[in-house]
Amino acid sequence: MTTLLWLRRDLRRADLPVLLAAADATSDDVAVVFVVDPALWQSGGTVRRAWLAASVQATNDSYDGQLTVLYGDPRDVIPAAARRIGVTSVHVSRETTPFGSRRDQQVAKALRDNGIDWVETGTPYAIGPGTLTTKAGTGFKVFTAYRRAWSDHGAPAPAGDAEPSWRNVDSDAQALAALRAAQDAPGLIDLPEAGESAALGRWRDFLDEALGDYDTDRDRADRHGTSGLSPYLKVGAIHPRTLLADLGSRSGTGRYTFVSELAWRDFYADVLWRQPRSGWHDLTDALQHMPYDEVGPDVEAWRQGRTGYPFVDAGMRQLLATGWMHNRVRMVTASFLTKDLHVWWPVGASFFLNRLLDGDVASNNHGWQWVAGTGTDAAPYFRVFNPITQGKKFDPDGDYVRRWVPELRHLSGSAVHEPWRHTDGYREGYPERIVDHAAERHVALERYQSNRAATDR
Ligand SMILES: Cc1cc2nc3c(=O)[nH]c(=O)nc-3n(C[C@H](O)[C@H](O)[C@H](O)COP(=O)(O)OP(=O)(O)OC[C@H]3O[C@@H](n4cnc5c(N)ncnc54)[C@H](O)[C@@H]3O)c2cc1C
Repeated sequence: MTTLLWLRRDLRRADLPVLLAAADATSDDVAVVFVVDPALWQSGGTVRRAWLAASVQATNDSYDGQLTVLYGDPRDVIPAAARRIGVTSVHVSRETTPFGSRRDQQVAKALRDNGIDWVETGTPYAIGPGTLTTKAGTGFKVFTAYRRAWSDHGAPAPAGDAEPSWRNVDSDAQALAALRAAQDAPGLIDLPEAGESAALGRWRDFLDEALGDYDTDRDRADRHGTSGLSPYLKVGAIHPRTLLADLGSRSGTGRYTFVSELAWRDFYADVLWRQPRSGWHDLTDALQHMPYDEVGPDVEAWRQGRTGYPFVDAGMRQLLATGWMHNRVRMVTASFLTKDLHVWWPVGASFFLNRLLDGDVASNNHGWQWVAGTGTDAAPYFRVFNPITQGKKFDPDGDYVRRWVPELRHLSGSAVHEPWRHTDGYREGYPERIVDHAAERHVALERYQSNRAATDR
């Protein structure tokens, strides 16, 4: 009997345990399916939708053109397809986000009611959420302890290849139209090449050219010091297990730090799985009495990269132009919104989530909470990023700012970080600062003190 492999955040063919499971469970063939779920599709944002569509298309190539694309609510579509094709089991990589887990429980129940098995194998993580616990049996609250346990546990080796026969099933015309429309959206930015070969190519380039200096270069916004793999990890075009296996016997601080970043990804997924509410609410009550400002024109200036702070604006414009932003600049732009504009972090998190190719509730929203001071291991609230000194430190020659902010290209070197110090600084129309950072830092700290006082009462 046929088995059904339902791909979601695992859009690849290599190192895919669930493919082995689906192949092992049949003596006939495997139907491979992706579902365009209108609820997720509409909420995803143009850029992320287009990236997903391109990734699905590339996956179809990996599966020799045998990927079936269906349209509709998976709670209806998957059981209906399973009955129509006549499968004995449906195979998935375990989904651990609040939305995905809830949906899967309902799909699994509908299948089981029809006598069809639901089988979960693997997750999108090196070590899946819920696997690691403290001695007391609870989840880890701080990264350093999690990182130790994560290393001690170790990741499994990559899965081998499977070459089952594929069951050819017609795709829904509506699903194919949605994929096409997403990629033809008016005004869409240029996307990187999608798919697992592109991901592997990028990974090999990173190993050859950047891993050695990763520890120092990863913070430099003006260098290509990081892997750029996050959009591929997001859709599962490559799995962290593959990366860890390739790093194998390599040594050095670059390797150590890179592995730690993969552990951060797992850590945030674990935190979200244990506390699903933390996706859109403060993880801790550290700022429970914090007064926040309403969203107004300053937030719109932040969104458009027109705050008058060059490093912040360069980051926001990089995001709008490419669907990706350097990690250091994500921290600085998030700090600016939460501490200079005094806006609650979910406002920024949802803006990022819609525009990032790697937009991911666990990494994004906990990254925001880390900066805002409500999350795990949070930087103390009084550590407010200074957008000017951060720019000078992590873009010392100003190349990053000049790349993304054309109105400042006439300024040389680090002068771009302070156009107000130059008589011709605003010559090309760069906006004046919307707030005074020093003054707003003071306001943020005062609000924090009043929040503490209210908490202690
Ligand atoms: C406010 C804010 C929002 C963020 N939003 C996202 C998001 O939506 N999706 C996302 O994947 N990452 C997010 N990050 C984490 C980080 O910025 C990106 O993973 C990284 O910039 C991706 O670039 P890269 O692949 O070149 O990273 P590399 O430096 O090459 O790191 C390799 C991989 O490790 C993981 N990683 C690295 N840093 C982190 C981190 N701090 N937290 C979790 N995982 C990490 C990513 O999967 C990344 O691809 C966010 C960070 C902040 C501060």
